[in-house]
Amino acid sequence: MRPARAKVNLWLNVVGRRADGYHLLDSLIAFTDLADEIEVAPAGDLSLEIVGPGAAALDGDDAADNLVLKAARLLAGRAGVAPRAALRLTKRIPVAAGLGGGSADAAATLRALVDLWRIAMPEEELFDLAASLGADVPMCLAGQPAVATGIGERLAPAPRLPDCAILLVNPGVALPTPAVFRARSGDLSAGLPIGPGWSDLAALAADLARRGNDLTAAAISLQPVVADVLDRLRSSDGIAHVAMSGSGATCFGLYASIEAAQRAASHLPTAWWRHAGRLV
Ligand SMILES: C[C@@](CO)(OP(=O)(O)O)[C@H](O)COP(=O)(O)OP(=O)(O)OC[C@H]1O[C@@H](n2ccc(N)nc2=O)[C@H](O)[C@@H]1O
Ligand SMILES: Nc1ncnc2c1ncn2[C@@H]1O[C@H](COP(=O)(O)OP(=O)(O)O)[C@@H](O)[C@H]1O
Repeated sequence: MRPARAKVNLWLNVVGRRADGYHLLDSLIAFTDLADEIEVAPAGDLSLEIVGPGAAALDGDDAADNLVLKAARLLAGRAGVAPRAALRLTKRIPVAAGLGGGSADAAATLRALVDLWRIAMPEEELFDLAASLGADVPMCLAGQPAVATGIGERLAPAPRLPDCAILLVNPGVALPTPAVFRARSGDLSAGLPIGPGWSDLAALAADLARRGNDLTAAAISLQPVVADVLDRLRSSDGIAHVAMSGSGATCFGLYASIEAAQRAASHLPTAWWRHAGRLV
């Protein structure tokens, strides 16, 4: 079993535009203890079973479009092996939520199948393959806190993050990434230089507050409930920082302790999905 961890964009600045329309980003990525699971077993052909609390959210999708199967087919093609494996995805990360769940699943599938099929592929080639599956897949393959630039695929190790608890909250609305980028307006950010690191949670929170998430206004214009989520988190006891992750609609609060995050979670509307946990 391989965990496919949800990412959060602790900050996300849009700093430019590429000729093909993709946006150039500057984003601090961290991973959380919220994870899907990928299991692989030998089989005569390629199949995918999806189970778990988030499985229903993928019901309407064509299974062949699932990033897990796309990753498997792409890897087999590149390595010249027959795409034979029984894949099982336990889905817990909310879908189209700014937590990179599909990308995490694709990255975990690549790692699992490299082992199952005994493929000897240089890391660099595996990262190229990941980038062709989606802008977020290489960061999930790396799985470490990173500052992402380019369209999200250029990764530099992040300074060590201070210990903290995180509360993830999703109001139950899906926000497709392309729609949010299309709805973005306003100036590009300059992208601030990265300092030597953060001595504690207060220092991290002050830096995050200066940078923010440049997709927030666009997400709120499409799903106004995102503003309510941010307001509720902002008024919770012990809150150090509040922002939206990625293109939304999941927002997060940072707290000094898991107890504070759990207490804040207990005061939210029951209809909202939430997860109190840790950055890993
Ligand atoms: C915004 C971010 C921030 O981490 O995360 P999510 O909110 O999706 O989790 C990512 O850049 C999403 O990465 P990912 O979801 O892999 O994107 P892709 O599948 O490659 O692209 C989906 C679409 O988003 C837009 N897109 C994506 C990345 C980027 N840097 N600029 C863009 O303009 C493009 O319209 C593209 O067609
Ligand atoms: N394994 C997967 N898990 C989630 N979504 C997937 C998966 N495979 C394909 N998708 C498609 O990718 C889209 C983006 O999903 P996801 O990665 O969860 O969100 P985000 O890009 O906001 O982080 C979904 O709308 C879904 O149709």
